[in-house]
Amino acid sequence: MTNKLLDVQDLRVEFSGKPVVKGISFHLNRGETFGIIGESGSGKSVTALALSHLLPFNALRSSQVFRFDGADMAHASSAQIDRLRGAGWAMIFQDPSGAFNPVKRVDWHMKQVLDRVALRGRDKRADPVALLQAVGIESAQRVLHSYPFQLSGGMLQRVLIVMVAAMRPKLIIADEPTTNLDKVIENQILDLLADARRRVGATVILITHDLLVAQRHCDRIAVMYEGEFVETGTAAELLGNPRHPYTKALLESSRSLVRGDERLKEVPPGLKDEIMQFNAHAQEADHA
Ligand SMILES: Nc1ncnc2c1ncn2[C@@H]1O[C@H](COP(=O)(O)OP(=O)(O)OP(=O)(O)O)[C@@H](O)[C@H]1O
Repeated sequence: MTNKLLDVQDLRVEFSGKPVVKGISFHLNRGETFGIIGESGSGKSVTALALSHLLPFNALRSSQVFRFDGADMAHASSAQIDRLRGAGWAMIFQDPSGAFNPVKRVDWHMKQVLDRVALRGRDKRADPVALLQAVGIESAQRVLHSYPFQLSGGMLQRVLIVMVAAMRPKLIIADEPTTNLDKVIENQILDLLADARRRVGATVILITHDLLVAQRHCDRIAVMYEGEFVETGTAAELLGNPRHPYTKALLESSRSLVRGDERLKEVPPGLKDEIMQFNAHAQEADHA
């Protein structure tokens, strides 16, 4: 078994001829947390959907290499992909309510997951109350008897993380799991995710727009800008010595957020020019 869980070379996604992921390449080492950061619309979610085989029908995906746990995913059958869902990879979304059927109570959702896990024969059927209590949810009975809309976004996200961890996936893809939550809840959710990763021994892709969140939780980080990974490195490298102008701007924006300023939502025109010049020089250097 190699240490590489995922190997992706030249991954591209386009919608009706418009490229939105433009040839990204990276790998994941087993057990690491890999961050993808970037501004809104840079292609982070589309990348996550491409990796988890959840792209909408109007998307066209291609790659030179797309291997997961030793298997060729680029040519995998839908039966193979279905088998790998849950045990292979699982997603945690920005809006957890999308992962729940609104007319079914939480206990129904947990039963679906735990039955599926039990069918795999790896575990005895776990007790949902114990699973929720183990992550500090004291009102587990009430939560289990609630409909998704009766729970707060933070509580629903906690339940989703518990369900995902129960599936014991090799890879957890968390796409901005704390959007719209306040800082205290955000930290609790991210700690819960880190704890789930450790218990299950999973590898994690954490998508975030916050470089400081990525610094705290990720071993390596890729900075995404307009469909490309413009810089990849360890958290220490990116924060200590950012090379790309967009990474520098993100870092400055994260620091100013700590001071209470607005976060970088749009790339100002001056920075756009600087980024284009930097990318052109980098391309020239690649071809030299
Ligand atoms: N179903 C779709 N059809 C057409 N274009 C799409 C579709 N889904 C996403 N896109 C486009 O792909 C681009 C990348 O979107 P994506 O959601 O991946 O950005 P993001 O970096 O995740 O942003 P955010 O941080 O706001 O979630 C955007 O221009 C978006 O409009």
